[in-house]
Amino acid sequence: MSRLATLIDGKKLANELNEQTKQAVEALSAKGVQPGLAVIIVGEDPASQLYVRNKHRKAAQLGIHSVVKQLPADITQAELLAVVRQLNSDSSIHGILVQSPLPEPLDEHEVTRTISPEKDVDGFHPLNVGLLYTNMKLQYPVACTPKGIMTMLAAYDVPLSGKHAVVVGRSNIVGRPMTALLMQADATVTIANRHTENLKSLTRQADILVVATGVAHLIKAADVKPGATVIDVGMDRDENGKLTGDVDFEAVSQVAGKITPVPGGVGPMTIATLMQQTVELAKWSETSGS
Ligand SMILES: Nc1nc2c(c(=O)[nH]1)N[C@@H](CN(C=O)c1ccc(C(=O)N[C@@H](CCC(=O)O)C(=O)O)cc1)CN2
Repeated sequence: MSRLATLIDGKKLANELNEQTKQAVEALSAKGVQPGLAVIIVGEDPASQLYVRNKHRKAAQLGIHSVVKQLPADITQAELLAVVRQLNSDSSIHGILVQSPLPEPLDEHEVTRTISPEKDVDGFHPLNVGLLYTNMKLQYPVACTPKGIMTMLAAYDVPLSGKHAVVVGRSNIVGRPMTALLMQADATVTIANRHTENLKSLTRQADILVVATGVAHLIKAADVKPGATVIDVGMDRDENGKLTGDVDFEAVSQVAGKITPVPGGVGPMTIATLMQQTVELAKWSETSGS
């Protein structure tokens, strides 16, 4: 069956954004500043290892100084915090992130709070989350997946003001910051999760539907309003081990107006936005004189 919906091509948009970031890196380097990114990964989770490798490779391609701190799964909380503090005081590093999830029993929240807010390239520090939620007209980092989704919506001329956006998922990485960004764009936002009663009656009302639940193919064609824009943040495996999303792409493509694929949708934009934000943090550190 041929697709009716327009494909929101995250790979293509990510390539365009990366090209802009490369030029911004060159402009900064001409002023004697090379943006620096440090990624901390604890343990050997294969998916996390892949994402971190991709971040490191992309940063190097764009001319960003990139450091990966691979730490053992049995590292103590105190040792991990010491690595973060060392990076906080390293002037060659402008952005620090800790790959999520951390192995048990490490306390991810404490680690996030220990990253200097000026270097918090993931935008997860409570100070930056507070700035986002209070809609401060200041420069601050924002979680890369929702920020990348906003870039995608703008690139495909998706109207937001006055529209009903439904966000399914309330994680700190996607759902909560996504809600704040959509509110800033004057959308009417409903935030739900996989336990929400009558979930499908809500998703059917959405002009913009963002799904980040980790439940493969949760959203079917009947759960989507005809013509809606559907953003799939899922990174799931089907019964054959193939990467798939939270949305039944083939079926929903017959109903939606615009739709992101998995892979090749939100994922590449997350990494491109991380690179963009690393360069922004380097620029801001110059203007703030720190
Ligand atoms: N500290 C953070 N941890 C995590 C984040 C984050 O933003 N910050 N997000 C996710 C993982 N993630 C980035 O870290 C991420 C996941 C997936 C992709 C991606 O490009 N996916 C590809 C497919 C890759 C594959 O073949 O498996 C795609 O969608 O095309 C990028 C980044 C959780 N942790």
